[in-house]
Amino acid sequence: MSRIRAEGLGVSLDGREVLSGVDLRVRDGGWLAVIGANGAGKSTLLKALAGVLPCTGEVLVGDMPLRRLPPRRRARLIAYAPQSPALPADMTVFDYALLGRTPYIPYLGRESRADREATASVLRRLGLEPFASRRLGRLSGGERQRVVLARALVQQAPVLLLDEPTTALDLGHQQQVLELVDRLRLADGLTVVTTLHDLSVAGQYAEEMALISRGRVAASGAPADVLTEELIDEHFGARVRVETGPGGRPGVHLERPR
Ligand SMILES: Nc1ncnc2c1ncn2[C@@H]1O[C@H](COP(=O)(O)OP(=O)(O)OP(=O)(O)O)[C@@H](O)[C@H]1O
Repeated sequence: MSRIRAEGLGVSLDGREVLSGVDLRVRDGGWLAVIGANGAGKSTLLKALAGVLPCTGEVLVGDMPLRRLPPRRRARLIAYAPQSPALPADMTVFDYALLGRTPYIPYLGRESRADREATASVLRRLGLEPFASRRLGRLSGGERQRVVLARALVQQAPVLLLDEPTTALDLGHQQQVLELVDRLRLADGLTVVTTLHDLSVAGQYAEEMALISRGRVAASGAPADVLTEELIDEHFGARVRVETGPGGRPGVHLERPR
């Protein structure tokens, strides 16, 4: 069964249709990478799946329409890490990550010891323990990005939506973050949807891909079906060479025009 799916999803912003007729489904425990050129509508799609943007059509989590779920219930099902959220500069890393526990903390209640332990455990797994008491305004771009991911993981929701989770990260941290997400997916059955600009990285981790072009799904399927030289030329205007790597996963290499 699909864990999350979109049916005829449409979004208009400032009177302009930014997404239209988007149908997608991600199986329980799957990983869908959403790719596409700048401005194609990837972030908008993730926001619509997270329920933070008004849209037409339907987003279903399991069999439940997202719009019918009250906010706390929704937050227990879907965790969303935006691309570059505004962070309160004076808040500590630990307190910010702890916000991920909000849907589990009773109204007017305080976080439990288990909430604090869950938060500490995620910080440890992301190598952020040494930063726990550091204020957000005093972090590098890559550290900030990992803290945003930490908050989403602390939420322990079965669906994880990550908008460009690795853009500010060095190669080692990119690998650390994506491997962690994949381990959680395999161990806990998380369902992952992520936008990724690096097509080779997307092809390494995703089980399925959706290529968005001008607000519509232009191609979808296994990485090898979507990452083709023709589709990349047509939708990114880029000349590339695609080579099949281990496990049949495609690697995308830029080719200099002659
Ligand atoms: N709040 C807004 N009001 C009006 N138009 C918007 C708004 N946010 C985004 N857009 C437009 O919607 C389109 C899709 O934007 P979106 O951020 O989803 O693209 P994207 O595929 O994530 O791009 P990128 O790769 O550059 O991050 C773009 O043309 C963008 O200019």
